[in-house]
Amino acid sequence: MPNTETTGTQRIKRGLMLIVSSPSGAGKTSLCRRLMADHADLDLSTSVTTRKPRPGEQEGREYHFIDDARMDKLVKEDAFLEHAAVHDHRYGSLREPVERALSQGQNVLFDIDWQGAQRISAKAPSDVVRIFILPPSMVELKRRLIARAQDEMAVIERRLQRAKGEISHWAEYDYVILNDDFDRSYAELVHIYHAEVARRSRGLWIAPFVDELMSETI
Ligand SMILES: Nc1ncnc2c1ncn2[C@@H]1O[C@H](COP(=O)(O)OP(=O)(O)OP(=O)(O)O)[C@@H](O)[C@H]1O
Ligand SMILES: Nc1nc2c(ncn2[C@@H]2O[C@H](COP(=O)(O)O)[C@@H](O)[C@H]2O)c(=O)[nH]1
Repeated sequence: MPNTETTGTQRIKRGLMLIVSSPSGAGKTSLCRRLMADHADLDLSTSVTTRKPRPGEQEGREYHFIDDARMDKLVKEDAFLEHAAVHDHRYGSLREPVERALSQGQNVLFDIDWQGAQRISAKAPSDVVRIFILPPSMVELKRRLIARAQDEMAVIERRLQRAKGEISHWAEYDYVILNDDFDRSYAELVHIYHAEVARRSRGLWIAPFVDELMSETI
């Protein structure tokens, strides 16, 4: 999965898949949106879902909104890298756009739950970086879901009931960010992203570059 960084000399890198999970309302989508806006080398994996769009959500931007029959068809066609039932609906990460983005030199960001994180990690362990976002408290989690004002109270209650189940998977992730202050949490996310992109194992350019360096006469 080559990734091209063009600052000065061309440096070919192995693309990474950045997975961000959290209980509903902890702030992963807000953090991911800002990371996407600030990084041209990062593409979002736009999931498919059977959930209805929330006010303001647009087809193809937050999700591809489909019905159960279409979801069944895509599963049959093996169109998903992973798919799972989350909060009474079905969600899936499409294989083709992810593979295309990686082959074009992009890194790919996934806003998915712990089931999706497990499945993608099992398929490509060395290309995955997993980050779990924790809320500062359950009271604050509830406050954020209510303040977001996009789901009915019954939906919010069900998501809160499931929050502890999602949180129980925190130890399966490479990094954990406590999202209390948004700007501080975002800075932490950016540091993690930059460090992971710079990992020696992703630098496909390094070995040939060092060979060339060693062959130079002084
Ligand atoms: N650090 C923060 N402090 C206060 N409010 C925050 C913080 N981070 C996010 N929020 C707000 O909390 C609400 C929930 O955030 P967001 O939609 O990003 O959560 P989420 O984890 O993606 O939830 P879901 O899984 O339901 O999509 C939003 O209204 C967002 O603006
Ligand atoms: N396993 C997957 N989980 C996904 C995917 N897309 C989103 N999600 C997760 O679902 C919940 C609910 O999202 P919401 O937008 O309805 O609030 C959240 O945890 C998402 O991260 C996916 O493709 N696969």
